[in-house]
Amino acid sequence: MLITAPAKINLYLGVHEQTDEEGYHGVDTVMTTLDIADTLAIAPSDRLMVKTVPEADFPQESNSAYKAAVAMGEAFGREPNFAILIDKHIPICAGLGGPSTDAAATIMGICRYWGVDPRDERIDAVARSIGADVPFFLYGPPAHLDGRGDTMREMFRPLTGTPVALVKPMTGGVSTVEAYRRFDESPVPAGELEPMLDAMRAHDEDAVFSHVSNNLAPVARELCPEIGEILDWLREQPDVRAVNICGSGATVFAVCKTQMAAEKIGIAAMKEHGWWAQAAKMEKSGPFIAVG
Ligand SMILES: C[C@](O)(CO)[C@H](O)COP(=O)(O)OP(=O)(O)OC[C@H]1O[C@@H](n2ccc(N)nc2=O)[C@H](O)[C@@H]1O
Ligand SMILES: Nc1ncnc2c1ncn2[C@@H]1O[C@H](COP(=O)(O)OP(=O)(O)OP(=O)(O)O)[C@@H](O)[C@H]1O
Repeated sequence: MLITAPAKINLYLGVHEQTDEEGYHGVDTVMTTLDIADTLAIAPSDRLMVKTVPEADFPQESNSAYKAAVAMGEAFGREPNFAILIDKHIPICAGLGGPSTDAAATIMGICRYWGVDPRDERIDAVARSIGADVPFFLYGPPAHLDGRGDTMREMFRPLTGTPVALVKPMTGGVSTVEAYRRFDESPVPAGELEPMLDAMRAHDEDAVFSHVSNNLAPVARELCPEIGEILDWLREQPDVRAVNICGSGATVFAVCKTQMAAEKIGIAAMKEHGWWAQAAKMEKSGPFIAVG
């Protein structure tokens, strides 16, 4: 089985100062998927094994896909004996949700093999146990989530095809754990949520892109000053409708008027600054089974 596992961007991220008993922050977020994606090949095997291309510098047991398979096994009382090969295209520590979409894709694949309905309530619990972003990927379309950022509130009509330029420092990234820790030291108030929700409900693109907001952005800039340079540079580029940080960084996204503008920005970011860059488009869904 081959599964396409897309990245995400946060059109809105509002982190609240309050934390729950496990230290997780209250979060409101509006996310959409992109057409940049990892690919997972999943096949039955004599034991659980996860490999990535390029090869990961951490043990397979730490891989979100491995953890998702183990959690599925525990939830359904079965041996999750699958060989999972992940072709990585989504950069890590990038705020693009790579580990989370791989986990969601793994859950979907195992559901298909075991004949489990992905809407089974145990699936939502498995997804949340792996990470706050995982439930979003299981649902798919652009959505507003609250709680830890893991509770679905409302789904919206997709902004499919909208061009986006992604730019990040070539090396280094921002660890999500570190970003939230730093936020606690110097919290920033969240931007206004309601205008973004109204704009998404109305499918009013201009209004959506004028309310793009992320109150982890100051923390990400502080942890990685190059992010600030990228933000400032992207804001000066032609045909850009909105610029902000993906999740906790280190990727910065620019919503563009045309695909050509996104491509040109990507090329200039690589050639003139040596940054990692890629042109992408907004997608309509989360991970999907491409073959199998
Ligand atoms: C930054 C975002 O990507 C925005 O969508 C998410 O909030 C993070 O989602 P994620 O990577 O799936 O996060 P998890 O793997 O669940 O959590 C990583 C760490 O981030 C912090 N964390 C995460 C989510 C949240 N609502 N509050 C938190 O404080 C916790 O320290 C947690 O240990
Ligand atoms: N399937 C996976 N792909 C990539 N990294 C993984 C995977 N599973 C676990 N990891 C670990 O997760 C780390 C990155 O976690 P982090 O949450 O900071 O990343 P991220 O790419 O910014 O994702 P998110 O946008 O969900 O926060 C990697 O350094 C790696 O150790």
